[in-house]
Formats: sequence, C-alpha cells, structure tokens
Amino acid sequence: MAWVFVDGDFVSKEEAKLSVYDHGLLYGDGVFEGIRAYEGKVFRLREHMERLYASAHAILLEVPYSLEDFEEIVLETLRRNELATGYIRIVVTRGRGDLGLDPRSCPRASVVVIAEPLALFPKELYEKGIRLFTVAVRRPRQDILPPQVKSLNYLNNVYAKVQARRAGYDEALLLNTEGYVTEGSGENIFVVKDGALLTPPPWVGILKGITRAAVLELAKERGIPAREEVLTLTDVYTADEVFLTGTAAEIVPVVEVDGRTIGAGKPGPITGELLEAFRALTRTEGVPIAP
Ligand SMILES: Cc1ncc(COP(=O)(O)O)c(CNc2cccc(C(=O)O)c2)c1O
Repeated sequence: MAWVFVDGDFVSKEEAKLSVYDHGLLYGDGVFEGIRAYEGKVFRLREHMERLYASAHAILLEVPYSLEDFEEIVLETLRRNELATGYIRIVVTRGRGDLGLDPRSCPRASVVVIAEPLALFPKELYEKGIRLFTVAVRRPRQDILPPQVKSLNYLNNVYAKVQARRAGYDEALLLNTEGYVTEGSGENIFVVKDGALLTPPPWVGILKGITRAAVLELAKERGIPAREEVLTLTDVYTADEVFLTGTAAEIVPVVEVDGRTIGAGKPGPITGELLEAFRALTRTEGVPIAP
C-alpha cells in the first residue's frame, strides 16, 4: 500500500485526490520539486526545499508550513512508504478556488507529497549516451514565464519533449528567444571543451539545477576548470563532451546533437569521472530518513 500526503493527512494512493476546482489543475498555478533518496538519505533536501519556497514566493504563493516542518513531512512520507531509495514529488498548488483565474479566490494552498520507488533511467543510456534534438519551441524569457521558477507550467517542457521524441531523438535541447543554448526539457546541459566544463548562466533562461550545482562543486574539488558561459549550438556541436544533469537523470552523456557526433561519439572521460563522483556523493551525503 502506498501512502500520499495530501493537505495534512496521509491517505492511500487510491484515495489521494485534489478538487477539480484546484488552480493547479485548472491553470498550472503552483510549484513542484523532484527529490531523490539514496539508501536511507535524502540528497540535498534543504536545497530542494529552499528552491520550492523561492519558487512559491516568486508567484506570491504562501506555503502553509514552515520549511523545517515541510522537510519532516517529506521524511515521514518516505517512512510511511518504507522507502530508503526512491523519488519524492512535492506539489504545492494555489489550492481550491472558483473557476476564475484570480488567485484571491483560493484561500489556502494545496500540498501533496508523493514518494515512489524510482523508475531509473535505462542503464544503456549511461553506457551508450543519448541523442539530442534542437527543438523549435524556445525556453521563454524571464519576463514571459521565468524558467527559474519551478512552476506547474511545464507545457513548454512537455512540448519540447514531444518535438524531440517525434523527431526520433531521446531528449530535447532548447534555445532561448535570442538563439542561445539553455537546457533540456528537464535537465541542465554541460559541455567539455579543452578539459574545461562550461554550462549556461541562469540568466539565459534555465532552472538552477541542484545537480548542476553539485557537478560544479565536484569539478572544483577535482581541479577540473568549470565556469558559466553563454553557449551557442556551434559550441555544443564542436564540444569534446556533452552531458545533461538532473535529479532523475543524474549525469547522462550526450553523443550526438542534431546529427553532429560529439567528440568520439561515446561517453567522454570527464563525464564518466563526474558521474562516478556524483554517485559516490549521493551515497555519502544526505538527510537521514530514520527519525
Ligand atoms: C527545466 C529543468 N531544468 C533542469 C532540471 C534539473 O534540475 P535538478 O538538478 O534540480 O533536478 C529540471 C528538473 N528535472 C525534472 C523535473 C521534473 C520532471 C523530471 C523528469 O525527468 O520527469 C525532471 C528541470 O525541470
């Protein structure tokens, strides 16, 4: 039996429901997080919670729990599901209101915490690498729909995923409205050039990934030069290595972009080194689930 936290109660998966008048459903009005637990510890829980509260604050959404209490709810949800390793999805919507889109009709945010065994990415993706397609849809500018807010408005990301899949590729690569490289549909991007790691700066229009931040830390610790740099498609095509980062994905090598082979057409050595280091980090660092 799986248990889901819904607005203060733990209910069975079958009983876990929100109102059809919830503005998260009606308008995508809300925020969310995806977090991973590894062998009894939640990786970068505080960082994920801080991003959740920052996203909520940015859209004037009041989270009805303190950050510390919310962290305990996340840990309790894992305990109730007897999960030591798994994927946690937190959703905070504007809540139930009337059919108009004005948030003032929603007196209280709705809060959902789901904890599930993780559907791992297939092993061969990490061994063979994936192929990216630069999709027609663009990441919206900060002044249109801020990519730094991890909102429930993910149709831009879904659109990108669909366009890449229909083109026969594994994942999308999105440009911003100025034509610069931003990120994948649900992952940040890194390129390796002459031994240095480059990744787009947040202002080009990306989510500031928790995994992205961990990779930058690992690179620094290992003496691998790493910096934020605006990237063009040509920078990606001519890179020695390319990889994507994300909570679900961890670090996924990219071997082809728009028909251009990346480097030797197989996962690169720095990519492999960082994936190994990241996996070691997830085994040693994290908030214990046990009380
Ligand atoms: C647009 C975007 N960019 C980057 C990331 C990576 O951020 P983290 O390193 O903090 O996870 C994300 C988050 N990645 C994400 C979000 C929602 C679903 C899925 C999925 O793969 O089903 C992936 C994301 O949604």
